Amino acid sequence: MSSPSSPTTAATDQGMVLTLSCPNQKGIVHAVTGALLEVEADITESQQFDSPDTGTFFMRVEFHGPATRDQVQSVLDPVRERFGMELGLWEATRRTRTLVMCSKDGRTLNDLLFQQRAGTLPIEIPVIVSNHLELQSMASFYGVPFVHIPVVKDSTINSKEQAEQRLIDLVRQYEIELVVLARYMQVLSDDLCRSLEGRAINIHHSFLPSFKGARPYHQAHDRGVKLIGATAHYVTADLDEGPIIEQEVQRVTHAQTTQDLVNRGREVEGATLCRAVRWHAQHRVLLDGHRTVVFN
Ligand SMILES: Nc1nc2c(c(=O)[nH]1)N[C@@H](CN(C=O)c1ccc(C(=O)N[C@@H](CCC(=O)O)C(=O)O)cc1)CN2
Repeated sequence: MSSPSSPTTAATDQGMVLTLSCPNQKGIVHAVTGALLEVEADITESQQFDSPDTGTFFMRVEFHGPATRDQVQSVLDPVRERFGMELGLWEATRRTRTLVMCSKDGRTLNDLLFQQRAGTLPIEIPVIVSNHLELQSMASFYGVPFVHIPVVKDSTINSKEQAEQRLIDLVRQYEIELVVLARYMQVLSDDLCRSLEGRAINIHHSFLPSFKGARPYHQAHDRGVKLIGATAHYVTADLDEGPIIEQEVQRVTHAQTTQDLVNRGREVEGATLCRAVRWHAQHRVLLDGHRTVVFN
């Protein structure tokens, strides 16, 4: 039963989120809601999905009540074992500790910091990491520690390997639960992607699967597209092929230059990333193979 550390004897009256996935069969919803009824839980939101492609059943329940986390877990354990569930129990109001990575383009970083400060993103941002210095002043404006980790290709000083080790140290030091690539323009190694599986989100500035990799707006302009877009996805070793969480598109015309596309695209990149981060932090995104189930 995965869930972050928190007092297990506290009542769940501030709200809890239960997420689960298991092989689909009859009786799951009945068993889960019956167990929650045993501890007098009041269910405020419940969604479920039966994936026909993978035969997997997904469920997300929000509830509150007088029981402690331990009491809730104790009534759910038999249900988890009976159905072979992957099950998570989370505090609904707890903010996800998030490390943001950026390079030189600060638009999506600013959107994240502004929304976090405004209270519309249920995250904390204890530290920002960048391979450049351009965005240090933005971090200072928001009062967030900024760590410069340069990456020099094919070098023994500031190599990608050394940079990634420094990042891993920061993830441990700040007890990071989510890494967000906010236009971070370095490809993460396969090992790092594995260590961050399911907890690293990237914003790609195209309507994937079109135009993976670097300079997607240049690719889009060359292709003469009539739609551009942004895609927020989990990071995997396969560049820009991770499970998609959220997308948005913008109409464009033949008369617009590549820079026009860049400017139009920026309007949707930040909003798309913030929705994806919000839903992840609210435990609304579940992995269904290479796809996601989003209970938004
Ligand atoms: N392993 C992964 N790493 C990254 C992913 C990913 O999905 N898997 N997403 C990218 C973001 N990205 C597009 O959204 C992207 C960034 C950078 C590059 C790239 O070719 N970078 C060059 C260096 C460019 C520079 O120094 O300015 C490189 O790494 O050699 C492609 C796509 C983030 N990382």
